[in-house]
Amino acid sequence: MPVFRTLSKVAKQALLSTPGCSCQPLTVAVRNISFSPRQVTSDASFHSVSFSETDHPKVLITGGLGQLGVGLAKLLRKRFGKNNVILSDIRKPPSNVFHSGPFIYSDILDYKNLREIVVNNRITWLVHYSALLSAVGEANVALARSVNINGLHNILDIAAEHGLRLFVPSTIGAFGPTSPRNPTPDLCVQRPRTIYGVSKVHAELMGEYYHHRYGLDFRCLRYPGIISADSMPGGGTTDYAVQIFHDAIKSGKFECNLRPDTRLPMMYIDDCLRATLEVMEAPVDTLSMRTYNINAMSFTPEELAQELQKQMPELDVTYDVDHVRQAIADSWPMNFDDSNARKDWGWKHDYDLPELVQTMLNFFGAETLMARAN
Ligand SMILES: NC(=O)c1ccc[n+]([C@@H]2O[C@H](COP(=O)([O-])OP(=O)(O)OC[C@H]3O[C@@H](n4cnc5c(N)ncnc54)[C@H](O)[C@@H]3O)[C@@H](O)[C@H]2O)c1
Ligand SMILES: C[C@@H](O)[C@H](N)C(=O)O
Repeated sequence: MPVFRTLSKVAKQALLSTPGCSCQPLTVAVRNISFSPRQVTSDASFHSVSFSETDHPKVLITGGLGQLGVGLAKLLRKRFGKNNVILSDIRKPPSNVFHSGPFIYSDILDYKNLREIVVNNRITWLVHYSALLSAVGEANVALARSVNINGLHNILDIAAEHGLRLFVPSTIGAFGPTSPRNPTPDLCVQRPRTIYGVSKVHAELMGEYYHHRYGLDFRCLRYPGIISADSMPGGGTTDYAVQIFHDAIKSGKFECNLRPDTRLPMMYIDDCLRATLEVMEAPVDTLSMRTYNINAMSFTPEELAQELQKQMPELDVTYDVDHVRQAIADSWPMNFDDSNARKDWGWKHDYDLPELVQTMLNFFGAETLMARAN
């Protein structure tokens, strides 16, 4: 493989050019010469562009048209300026997204295209959101394996070659039935039973490996199920907790595909996006780890329905269990221990269940009023 041929050649040269260092570990030699895994000699001089500390980062978000990307772009653009944050995806953006800031086509399976985007736009931060989530992953394992694993390899190599700060989200789905589930700490057995979970454990381990081996500034948060009002989830096991609001407002009825007592960690999108910005901005010396659990609340479908029924007493919730999703949920954490994130870089959530429900209902209430007014 070219990567490893180049690696051994560069490492050999580094060892030979340092007198009396035959006992030096390979990793140190490699990191000291800023080697990157797919680097080709003819390109070497292009990889050393340095940015002053005061420059805003230039951010690329992959898979940016999913549930989380558009909101993250909005937050980062507010902080770093509209033109410093590029959204990308393989889908056609809706016109409001297209007109709200830079958008570019990027297929993460196309290494050269990705590299060209990073070079031409002088990208310094990469937020890698492209993925197939848990339920759609089980329905198309080959595609999930390709996007979530091969795609990640392209991202890691490009980030290492160009000295990028890289954020890759992981998930509660990176744990499995043999993990402690209540609570689930950062470090414990991880034997997920979905291709999604397996690919996320792979991403955590590969990112940490590239950090130790090549000095890649890899940062990773394990998100709980994320709840948002203005963007729809892309085929996960926690989707019911978003769908219930849409159906409650539209029809006053909701049929849940998980059992009423299925407890899962959840978070409102604003907390999730703020955590992502905070960990990306955290000084290196505050990060005792590179992969952190983050959490806000844990609830069951029944508890969520009861909280909604406080404001919509007529809401009718029934249950028709989807066995694939239920099996996945039954293998995931019930409560997430995020004490390391709170201790190291000051993570603190703002939304508990009552605030979440109120915020979601306010959003839909405002939308309904606007629709009536038009
Ligand atoms: N939403 C959640 O509840 C949640 C929870 C934990 C972790 N995460 C993680 O956060 C990230 C973003 O999640 P999301 O909910 O926005 O996902 P999503 O499914 O809504 O969006 C994923 C996006 O990836 C894009 N994509 C697919 N194949 C691609 C390819 N070959 N090249 C480029 N883009 C491609 C899709 O078009 C889609 O827009 C994912 O990595 C996910 O695993 C999400
Ligand atoms: C939890 C998360 O990774 C995603 N919402 C899913 O259910 O697949």
